[in-house]
Amino acid sequence: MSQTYVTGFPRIGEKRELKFALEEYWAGKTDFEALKAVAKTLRNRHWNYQKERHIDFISCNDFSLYDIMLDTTVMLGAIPPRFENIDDKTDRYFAMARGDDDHAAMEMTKWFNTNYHYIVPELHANMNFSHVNISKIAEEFIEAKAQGVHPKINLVGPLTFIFLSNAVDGSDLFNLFDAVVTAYAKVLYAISSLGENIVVQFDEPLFAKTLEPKFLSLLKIAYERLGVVSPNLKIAVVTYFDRANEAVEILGNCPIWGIGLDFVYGEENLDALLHVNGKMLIAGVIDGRNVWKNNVSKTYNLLEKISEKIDAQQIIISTSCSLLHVPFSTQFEEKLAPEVKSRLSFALEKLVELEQINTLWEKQEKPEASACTQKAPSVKSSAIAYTRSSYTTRFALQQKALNLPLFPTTTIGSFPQTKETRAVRNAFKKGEITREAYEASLKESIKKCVELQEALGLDVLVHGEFERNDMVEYFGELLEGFAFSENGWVQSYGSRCVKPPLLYGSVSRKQPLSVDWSVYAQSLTDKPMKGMLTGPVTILNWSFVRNDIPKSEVAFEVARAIAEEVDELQRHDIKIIQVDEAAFKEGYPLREEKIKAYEKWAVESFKASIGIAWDQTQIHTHMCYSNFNDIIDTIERMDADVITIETSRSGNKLLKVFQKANYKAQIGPGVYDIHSPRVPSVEEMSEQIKAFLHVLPKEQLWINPDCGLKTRGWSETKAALANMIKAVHLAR
Ligand code: MET
Ligand SMILES: [Zn+2]
Repeated sequence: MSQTYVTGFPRIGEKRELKFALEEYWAGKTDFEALKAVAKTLRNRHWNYQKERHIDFISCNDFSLYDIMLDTTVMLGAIPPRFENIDDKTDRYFAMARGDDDHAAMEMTKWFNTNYHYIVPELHANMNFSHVNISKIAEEFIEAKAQGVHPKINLVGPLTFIFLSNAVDGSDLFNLFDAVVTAYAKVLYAISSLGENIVVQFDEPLFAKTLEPKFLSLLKIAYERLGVVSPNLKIAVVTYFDRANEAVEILGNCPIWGIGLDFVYGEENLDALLHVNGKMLIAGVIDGRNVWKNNVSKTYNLLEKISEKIDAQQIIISTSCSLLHVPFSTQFEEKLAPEVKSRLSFALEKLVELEQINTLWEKQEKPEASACTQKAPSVKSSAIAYTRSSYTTRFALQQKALNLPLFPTTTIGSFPQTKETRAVRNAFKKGEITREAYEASLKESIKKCVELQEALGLDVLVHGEFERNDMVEYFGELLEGFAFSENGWVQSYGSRCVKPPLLYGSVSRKQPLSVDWSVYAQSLTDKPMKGMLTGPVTILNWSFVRNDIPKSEVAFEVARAIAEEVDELQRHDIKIIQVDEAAFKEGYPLREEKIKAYEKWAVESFKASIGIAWDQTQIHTHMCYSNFNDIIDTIERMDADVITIETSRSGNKLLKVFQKANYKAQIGPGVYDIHSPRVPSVEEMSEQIKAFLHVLPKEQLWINPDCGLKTRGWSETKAALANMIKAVHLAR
């Protein structure tokens, strides 16, 4: 009898009930009891869904009111001292997550290569973890039992926890290793009194990364110890998002019950199976990260390959990772075209897929290979010529065409999106106002925005992006090949959810995407108007992308569509075009050996999107992060004329890498941080400019905010840009 396993389940609720309950509670409209009641209803419902599909291993403690890393911090008693003055536990928990009047929130960052954000633990050398606390776990465990589910208990593993933490005192966090493992041992001991025969799942996705050997030796020490805390416990260590071959060699010799591996994003794990050593293999074969229906025959073949190396009795059929990363269910989609909907599988549908493959596997009933689905004609990279001359040649031509002053000033694209802007857009989408009325209102916003930029004295203007809901969705809606779900929400952090576009088909451009707005904006001014597009890599990284053809082919289709837009813009006399690659870095693989292949298609598809630009058309790109250390050569190969980046918080420290690499093109390092409403002073920005000039030749420097201004208010935006311009005049 083979069994089924779900690594973890989404918690936000099929109608985002948790989101709304949290937001009402935060707004003071309901009390904590009301929030707890919603949370309990959701957990019960989610367990039920899994029970109905006869899942053998169902989790508890995969639920959270905000984030599992934050819950782990609380479980280990690792409350940062700066929050200790908050007595009420709930207030403290949410203050850590979101900040309050007296406390800045803890840092938040992306969980591996996903769009889920966790709260980064703040550790320091003297932490003793003496107050471990399993009350949340116990409560959920007992609740599940009452519902007839004997749940496994999910914990973030100790190595992943330490590695993802920040040392606030700059100490080496690995000095805390012993104390942390001791705390986990106490947690396990406490758990062992909850009942008989409890499976504890330790999530250790850290081991899907390329790591130094020291981590592997610590892995051994940790699980040799945690594996023997109680005979009452079955310890499973699960990894996901990529292969974890090195870890398997270690874990195979640890006194644990099971090892979880991702065979969807780490098929190389097949080579590690020799080392599983008679333990249970939690075989992640149902894709937990993407939304397309499982290819049953492919999955069956995979199980066959696994069973060549491992006794069938040892195999537990699982999701490749927690289902947290996919939306809840396709059953709420009423407007999707049948050809799209029929190809989708969200969390609930994946439970059915688990049950289905398990039944086939049990009966050893090999499914027919599915008929080869019709493939889109593939656009090879070579089909899109890159004809731009060398940077030096382009620079001279662009100088002549644009005649920009020293330290040209610009913005990243968006200007404040007020309630009114959004209200008009929504009214148009709902058919409440006519297209004419909507476009007139957009033109009004663009006009005001252009006038403001002229009054401020910026050199390169933008139209303000008032037509956009989001930088990917906007383009997706105009391109062929994309679909949009009504309810495909995925938790991004806390109560925040995103609804990624579904890139399901062959991508093409049947109409202009931005030309009208840019041309209208340009008609209002003699200053150059910057056309504003989103690049292919970012479009892919922020969508659910079809997986029946290689990602690189999809990227080239998107690139071709963007290139057509670039061409049309330049033919309409738009002399500067920015192709944003905000999510370029996010797509980097966890494994070093896979980076080259990613960089290859990412750079080539970006170049394919701009390759059509004439030499005198100046191409900008924008990236929202600052650490370019490892990727500076790759950035260089993208061959943009100007790159704007987010370095406002580090002076010139992060720019040094551009100097070291002898980077030739122009850079706009972001003189102020747009993530805060604070208006930086002229002096502050003058200091920043001076710091930049310590490392960059003056001809290379642009002056701009560090990202788009859409989340800011108008008054702070005007004040900050005015100060920025003053600082630039002083520097000139
Ligand atoms: C997240 S990067 C944003 C770039 C976009 N052009 C904007 O200004 O909003
Ligand atoms: Zn940005």
